[in-house]
Amino acid sequence: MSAAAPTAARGGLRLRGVSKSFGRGDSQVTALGDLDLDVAPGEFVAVVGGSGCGKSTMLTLAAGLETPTTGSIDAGGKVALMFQESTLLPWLTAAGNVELALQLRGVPTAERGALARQLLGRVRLGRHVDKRPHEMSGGMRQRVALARVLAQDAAVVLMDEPLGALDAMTRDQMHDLIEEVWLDAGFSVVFVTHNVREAVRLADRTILMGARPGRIIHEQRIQVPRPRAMESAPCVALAADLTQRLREEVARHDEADYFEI
Ligand SMILES: Nc1ncnc2c1ncn2[C@@H]1O[C@H](COP(=O)(O)OP(=O)(O)OP(=O)(O)O)[C@@H](O)[C@H]1O
Repeated sequence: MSAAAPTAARGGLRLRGVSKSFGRGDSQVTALGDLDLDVAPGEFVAVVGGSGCGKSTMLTLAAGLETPTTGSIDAGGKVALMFQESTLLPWLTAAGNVELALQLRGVPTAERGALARQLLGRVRLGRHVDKRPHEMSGGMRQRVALARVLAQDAAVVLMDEPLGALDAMTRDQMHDLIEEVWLDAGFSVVFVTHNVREAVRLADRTILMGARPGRIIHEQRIQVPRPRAMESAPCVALAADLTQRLREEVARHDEADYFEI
């Protein structure tokens, strides 16, 4: 774990010999094959890999939404998910969406309103609690989604391209916010992204996945002190190395496809 590890680290995730196949016979797809992954309590792991290599499948399994074909998955506490789309209920305000998560967690009615406002304050939406999703920008909606994650009081947070639809400036702001919230809350994060620089900006460790079947082919501990600037020399150098490895992996499959044809 990095020197800037959260004070009250919790969560953790362990995948052992996890494989996942979809379909049967000729149409069977082995999305993941014999994957081992350990995420320490409070650790922030970023996952990159070519399209279709099984990143989302890994998160879906880790969240317990699908069962693995083989292997075991153990999460050290409650798991919350965050996606590229905020998946807010459109008829509820920002506060209403967060209150719903609090209700599902069993927080008493009388406490929900104040707690929802407090959580929205933590993601800098204190002045927008009464806005509905259509009245908010994409970045604001993702901040509500982050507040909803906090409302779930999860120990493991799985993020699937959560910033993929945002412009570069908003994305930068979200990096700062996600880092701040994570350091404060101490949960483990598995963060899937196509943006290599983002992975290096945020993670204690980056993981590169290869395809067919999906598996971990490289990992790198990121020891650049926080807070990091994506454009700083050490971040750029680490991102360049990861990009090169990703390119080689993607090219290997393109070539395989070519010869299969
Ligand atoms: N429910 C499903 N039924 C059949 N095949 C599936 C299913 N879910 C995923 N797959 C297949 O498993 C493989 C891995 O898919 P997955 O979505 O996990 O990849 P990914 O790395 O997240 O891709 P991307 O980066 O494009 O989002 C792909 O070949 C995909 O078509």
